[in-house]
Amino acid sequence: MNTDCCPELKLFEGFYDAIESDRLYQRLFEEQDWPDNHYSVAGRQLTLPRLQTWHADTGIVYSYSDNLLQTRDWSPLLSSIKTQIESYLNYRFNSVLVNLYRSGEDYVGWHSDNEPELGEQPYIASLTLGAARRFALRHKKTSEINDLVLANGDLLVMEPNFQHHWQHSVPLDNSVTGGRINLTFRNVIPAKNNIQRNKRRQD
Ligand SMILES: O=C(O)CCC(=O)C(=O)O
Ligand SMILES: [Fe+2]
Repeated sequence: MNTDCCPELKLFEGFYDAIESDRLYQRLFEEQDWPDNHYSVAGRQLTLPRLQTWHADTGIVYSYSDNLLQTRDWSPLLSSIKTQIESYLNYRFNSVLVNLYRSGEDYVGWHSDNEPELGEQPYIASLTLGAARRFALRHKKTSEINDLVLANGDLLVMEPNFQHHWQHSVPLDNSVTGGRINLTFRNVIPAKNNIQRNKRRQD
């Protein structure tokens, strides 16, 4: 798949082979305690067009997840996927956002993963399991559109400058009937008060 548009994107196709990817999809689909996708934020009702869970190390606070999601522990399965990706990329993550697109009718709209807690240089690893979906990119200045297909077992790395220059989305696609699980591993920088709180706890 072509990532020529964006040197800040690295695609490792078939990071997991088809058999392993299917197995991981099935296990995650069954094991994750998927929440409802209806939320109330600042008194407004919101329906997320996908299901989502957020898992992080103790003490990690993320405004997006804080508003929308409860922070969950790492399951043994999520931990083992994290460890494999970490050793491959030689990078440590402390959190993962898990998205379940139940069919092509589920999607994520245009956004950048640039919340302040990810720091100036967010490095994000995104694993696709299940149905292949289009991953669309829109340049922030020129509005140029590009896309790639993310298929079962593909690992996409978004290097830091990608979030500065591009927005991304997984568009609605009625031709897709299968489900897809996407895991975006992130490194949230602990807030100052969290560090202090953790320090105190160790005293
Ligand atoms: O599902 C994907 O490939 C992307 C998900 C995403 O952009 C996100 O969770 O921030
Ligand atoms: Fe994203």
